[in-house]
Amino acid sequence: MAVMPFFYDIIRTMKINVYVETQAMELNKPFTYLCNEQVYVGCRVKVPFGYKDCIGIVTEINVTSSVQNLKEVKEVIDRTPLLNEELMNLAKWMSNYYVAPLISCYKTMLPPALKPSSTYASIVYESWAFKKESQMPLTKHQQELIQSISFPIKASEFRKICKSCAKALIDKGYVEIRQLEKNPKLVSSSVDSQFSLTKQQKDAIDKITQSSQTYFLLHGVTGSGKTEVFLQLASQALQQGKQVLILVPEIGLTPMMIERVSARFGSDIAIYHSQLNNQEKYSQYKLVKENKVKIVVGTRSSIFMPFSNLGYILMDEEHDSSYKQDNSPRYQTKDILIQRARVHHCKVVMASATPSLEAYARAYKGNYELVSLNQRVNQKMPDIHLIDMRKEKSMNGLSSTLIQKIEQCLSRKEQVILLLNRRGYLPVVKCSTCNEVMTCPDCGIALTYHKDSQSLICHCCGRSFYFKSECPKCHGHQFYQLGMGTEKLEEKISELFPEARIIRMDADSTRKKGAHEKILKEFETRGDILIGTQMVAKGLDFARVTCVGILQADLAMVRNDFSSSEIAYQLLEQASGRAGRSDKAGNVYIQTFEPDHFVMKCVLSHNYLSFFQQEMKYRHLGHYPPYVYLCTLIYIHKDLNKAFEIANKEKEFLNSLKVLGPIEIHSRKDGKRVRLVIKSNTKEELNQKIKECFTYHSSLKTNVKLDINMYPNRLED
Ligand SMILES: Nc1ncnc2c1ncn2[C@@H]1O[C@H](COP(=O)(O)OP(=O)(O)OP(=O)(O)O)[C@@H](O)[C@H]1O
Ligand SMILES: [Zn+2]
Repeated sequence: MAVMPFFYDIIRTMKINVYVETQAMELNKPFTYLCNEQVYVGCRVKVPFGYKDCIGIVTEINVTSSVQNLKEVKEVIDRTPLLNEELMNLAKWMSNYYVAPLISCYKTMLPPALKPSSTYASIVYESWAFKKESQMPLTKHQQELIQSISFPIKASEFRKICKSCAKALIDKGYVEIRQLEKNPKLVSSSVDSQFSLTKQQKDAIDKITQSSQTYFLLHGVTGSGKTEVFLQLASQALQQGKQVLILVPEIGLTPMMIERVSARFGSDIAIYHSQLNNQEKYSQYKLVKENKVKIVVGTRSSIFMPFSNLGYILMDEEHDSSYKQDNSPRYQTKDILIQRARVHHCKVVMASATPSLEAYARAYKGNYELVSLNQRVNQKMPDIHLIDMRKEKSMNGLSSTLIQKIEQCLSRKEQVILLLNRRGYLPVVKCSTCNEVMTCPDCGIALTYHKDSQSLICHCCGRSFYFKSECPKCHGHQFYQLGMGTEKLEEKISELFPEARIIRMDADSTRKKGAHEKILKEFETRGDILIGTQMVAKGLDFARVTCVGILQADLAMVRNDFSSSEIAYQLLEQASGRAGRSDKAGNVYIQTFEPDHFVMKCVLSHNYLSFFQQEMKYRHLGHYPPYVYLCTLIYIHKDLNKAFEIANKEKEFLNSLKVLGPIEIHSRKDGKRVRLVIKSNTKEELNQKIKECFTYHSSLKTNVKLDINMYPNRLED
């Protein structure tokens, strides 16, 4: 039941517009209701919708409507707006820009506990004991007790001290129990390292602070001390009383950045990433909303934090693909931060050793100011060695050169990182009796065998099956041992180096909360060899790592996508960058079947510019971003022909643009999938036409689902 304010009688009934959370895409429009309670734009309300009650967000108040018999709002859930004017406008902009339902944008922007359909029920409270004044007489023991406790204290702890005294103190009015929202502490303090800035770091900071530009691309080679530049800029903003947002890619990198930021700024920070539970997210969100912290370190969704006065947005590893959300609204963090920077008049610094082509192209054109750090702080760049696997003797996918280099590194008591960007044990399970390949019934792609969990897992949809080591077709028990993933590599390496302490870091070993942090700590303090997927290529800064080995380096380049070279270059250069970051020089061994590929050549010489120039030529020739704007439309239906039929119809509708396809791509649980790729020379034209196509699609009243992805970085397969 809603609590009516006591000035109820002076509030007149008004008409308000509400966006309701529903599944139906066509319902991307507001509904008008009558409301006779105090309500603001940005509050949640409970309204009757169809045969049931739904939660919605108020987008307008005091509207006029000629509709008769409007329904009444059942409950105003929030007393104050959840989203302020800036964020309400941002949601509208997103909905328009990404052609996504407005309600989905609100949902994306809010922490789970506040999402439109959730209510306060998901917020966890805890009891705290507070001290109060009272005149009631106390026993000596009670008096001593009350003086010995530092209030406020958790009620459970208070009661633990002395159960009967606790009750007496409450009864006599000296202590009051209050319910507070649980406020988990997420930041543990560590020691800050102080050093004087290098000349390049100083120049970079001066350039950024003195320039009148808003956007900066900080292109610094791996280990050039970009983080320190961030911390210095943050510190300047804090001195001016402003807030700072530090964006990091999804999870892997978060613990190291959090540690460095909290070492410098103490507890003045909020943290926001996907491994927090709903209560933790909510409490961090509130810290920002109530202006209790000045710095936020977080992954992409922290771009929606309710800041009031941003001084800097600092984006680390600008090129990372986790900055793009891969479900609707498929937003790109960079687009959003531009919107926010405009409102807050703050500067934006995007940093990377391997900038995305698109960002570097903008810097090239002068849209972003380019700031470079072309030297490492402590060392020269690591030496790269390409191992030609066509010529080299290898065992279980490991070349004899690499094995020997690992051995030498370990004997010097230094550390090794091995990158193999494929998790699981066997990537393909094929029966050696009948040649049957185990495939996902939903997606049709080969299942990966995971030995740890004795299961076959689909890396496309995540479905998993218990594996009895028996072929479902011929009941054979022999399987080919083709290829390998990180689990198998771990096994083989521990056979080769039984004395070494080996640690594995991939999506499977980091599922549990806090696992990244634990693994990285363990490696730093006790580990010899860290084996992992692309996670180990990101941001790690360990002084004793002098040898990096990259297995199956060609994996990334065989993807059938316009951006595969870019992704391959980034992965290889980033992984290489983990070697030799402190007083000892680093060496990197890359196992490849294509040592002459231009990506390999550029990594060999750490020549980003050369990579950029060559790759831009290909993009130009193939009419791909950043030369054109892309959108993909995916049509989903159980019946492939039906999906093709609608895709072809809409292709005709889009005939003023360049359209590739339709082609069938991997199916998913919800059906077969057919894709169109749309290209345009201007964003405006593309956006307009896709919106029209969306409306046209709705008018077809088909049950073929349409999934729109505006401006993707890569094509989904
Ligand atoms: N001025 C300095 N003097 C001494 N050491 C420094 C200085 N600045 C940074 N460092 C140290 O150098 C190392 C590399 O810095 P940092 O991790 O910031 O590099 P980065 O540019 O972010 O690299 P990457 O792109 O590979 O993540 C860190 O251990 C950092 O503490
Ligand atoms: Zn699947």
